[in-house]
Amino acid sequence: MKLLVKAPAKINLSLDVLHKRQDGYHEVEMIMTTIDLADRLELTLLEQDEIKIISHNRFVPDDQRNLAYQAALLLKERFHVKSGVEIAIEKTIPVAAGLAGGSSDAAAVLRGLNKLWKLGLSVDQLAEIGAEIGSDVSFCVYGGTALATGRGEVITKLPAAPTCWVVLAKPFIGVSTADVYRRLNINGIHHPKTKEMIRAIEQGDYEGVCGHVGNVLEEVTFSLHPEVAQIKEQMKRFGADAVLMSGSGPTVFGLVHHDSRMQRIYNGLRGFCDQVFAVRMLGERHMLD
Ligand SMILES: C[C@@](CO)(OP(=O)(O)O)[C@H](O)COP(=O)(O)OP(=O)(O)OC[C@H]1O[C@@H](n2ccc(N)nc2=O)[C@H](O)[C@@H]1O
Ligand SMILES: Nc1ncnc2c1ncn2[C@@H]1O[C@H](COP(=O)(O)OP(=O)(O)O)[C@@H](O)[C@H]1O
Repeated sequence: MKLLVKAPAKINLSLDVLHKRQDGYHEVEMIMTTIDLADRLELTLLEQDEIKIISHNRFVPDDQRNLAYQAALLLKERFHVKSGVEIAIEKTIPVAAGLAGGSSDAAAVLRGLNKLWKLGLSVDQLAEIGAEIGSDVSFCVYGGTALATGRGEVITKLPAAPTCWVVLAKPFIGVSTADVYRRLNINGIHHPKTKEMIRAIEQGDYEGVCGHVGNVLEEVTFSLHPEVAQIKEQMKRFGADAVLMSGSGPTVFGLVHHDSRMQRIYNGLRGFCDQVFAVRMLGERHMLD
């Protein structure tokens, strides 16, 4: 039996760090939303007791380091599943980009195997299991628009963010999330106004959302890779309504309302960046399955 599952990328409309915790993680407040840029996974049940990853992307591991593999293993061990699964990943989301591609693949495997293996788990249970794989996996299980707190795994649903174009530009560099958090100077943070961002989303106020984007990890990644800050400046100059780095980077996204301006920004950046996309904001949870 086979099942096709979609794994959409996320962007952080805002990302704040409150403090460093005893366990080494950082306490965060993030507003996250899914976008229409997705990996596709084909899950095929195997009689033999094996988890097999097929990926043709050279940056994606095809063994136990793959987050999709870890998701399958976790469910298999916890629920004593004796058969196996082949997971073929068609990668579209850039890797190590701040877009949670690996986390979303893991979440898609949790959702898909819950069906194929008839485990009967609720979405909340899948999100809880997802948190054992990585901080972003719980959000990816739900999708939509949400406030993520704790180390990112405590999810509070929000209404869909006002829809618009999202232009994404990723330079040809990879960023280590752990390294970016480690280098953050907690005392020098200029905190984004998370509450006002939530209010803007609740009121469907596009200008309000644009006015309150903020990411405290930007300055760390900008200092390591000044070209990321340059991309942000270029996107502003081309006329995006709001521009921000997503997660720990290096992807920079611009929010744009008008089709013609989206096209101008997209064309303008294609010459400078490794990967450029123009996609819609999804925002709603029900888009996932
Ligand atoms: C920065 C964010 C924003 O959405 O995303 P990405 O840039 O990775 O997409 C997330 O917080 C990343 O989530 P994720 O990539 O799942 O992180 P994890 O695998 O759990 O952790 C990787 C490492 O980042 C650090 N880490 C992560 C989350 C957190 N709240 N505090 C931390 O200090 C820890 O050093 C940890 O070992
Ligand atoms: N299914 C997967 N897709 C992409 N990367 C993966 C996957 N599984 C594990 N990884 C590893 O996780 C790292 C972070 O990848 P990714 O989730 O794309 O980035 P980010 O956390 O910045 O959003 C990569 O360096 C890659 O080696």
